[in-house]
Amino acid sequence: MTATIIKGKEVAVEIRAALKEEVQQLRDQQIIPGLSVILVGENPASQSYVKAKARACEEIGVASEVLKREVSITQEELLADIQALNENPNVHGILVQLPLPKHIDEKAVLNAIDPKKDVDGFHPISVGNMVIGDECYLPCTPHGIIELIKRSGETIEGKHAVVVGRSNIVGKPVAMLLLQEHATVTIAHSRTKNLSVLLKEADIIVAAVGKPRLVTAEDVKEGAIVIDVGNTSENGKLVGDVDFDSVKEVAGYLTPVPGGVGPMTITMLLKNTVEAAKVIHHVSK
Ligand SMILES: NC(=O)C1=CN([C@@H]2O[C@H](COP(=O)(O)OP(=O)(O)OC[C@H]3O[C@@H](n4cnc5c(N)ncnc54)[C@H](OP(=O)(O)O)[C@@H]3O)[C@@H](O)[C@H]2O)C=CC1
Ligand SMILES: Nc1nc(=O)c2c([nH]1)NC[C@@H]1CN(c3ccc(C(=O)N[C@@H](CCC(=O)O)C(=O)O)cc3)C=[N+]21
Repeated sequence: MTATIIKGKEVAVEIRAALKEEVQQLRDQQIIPGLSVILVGENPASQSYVKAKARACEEIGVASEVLKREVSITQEELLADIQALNENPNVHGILVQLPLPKHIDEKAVLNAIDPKKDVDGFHPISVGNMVIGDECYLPCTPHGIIELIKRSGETIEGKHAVVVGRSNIVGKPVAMLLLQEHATVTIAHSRTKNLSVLLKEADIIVAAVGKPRLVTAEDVKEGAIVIDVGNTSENGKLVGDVDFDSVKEVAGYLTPVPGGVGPMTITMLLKNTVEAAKVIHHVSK
């Protein structure tokens, strides 16, 4: 059996086309959705993500700005930047690119973002609402992953999902969303024993680690849905956590890297930003 490749990029193009129309309707009402991204330092991967986000905004008519800050910025200065964006009526979404330099307390920074503008879904209030299933901005990568699985046509309900990775930005929240979709969820991490045994039982595998070829064909049950979140640069090539060539021979569905989860992450960010503009301006759904 050869896996059906879930082309995240194509799904992203479709969703972005619909968002573009929505933005046009808002613009007709003199509302221009606006996203501000704060980028601290010169991490090349972060620079490239931020560039991709700005390009995507432009494509659909969302106004975006990138506030570039020196790596030496103090926490107080960064908090002041966030405060200004919280108060700026033209800004509907705020994203602080992670990771931040070590001298800055990430929690304090995420806490400072107005939850109404928290389009990343990383504020503790957003996270809490997500966990109890209340309305909130969902974190972009996990939300994109759920959309991709749903669009494969397979149901999530009752399936055993194994999530590898427990970060606050991917592993933990995607596990929570899968649970809300009625999957039976196992979360694995660096201290997990017998990962291969767990993986082999999974109907859905989400690999969010950052270790190329962590998941191989021997780990995967025939017909499983395999979502590869990894984005690692290896010898100048972008690779995921899944050994694509071998796994595609056993999996039922498989996302590629690049062109799988990544483009959906940015698309969900656009979706949240458009939504934030509507909520802030009281535009009915
Ligand atoms: N496509 C996209 O849109 C996005 C892609 N990414 C990519 O996804 C990957 C993960 O990102 P992120 O969650 O931020 O990464 P983190 O480094 O924050 O987390 C990695 C997780 O993997 C676990 N882990 C490490 N080694 C192993 C192992 N050998 N077996 C099982 N688990 C292990 C860690 O466990 P422990 O907690 O015990 O340390 C940790 O929970 C990266 O490649 C990143 O570039 C990230 C965000 C978005
Ligand atoms: N506050 C914050 N929010 C984030 O959402 C956030 C963050 N910080 N820090 C870093 C991670 C990583 N991340 C990615 C987004 C898009 C791709 C993406 O589009 N990847 C493309 C390839 C891009 C390329 O070719 O370089 C793909 O997989 O097809 C990858 C990774 C968001 N993150």
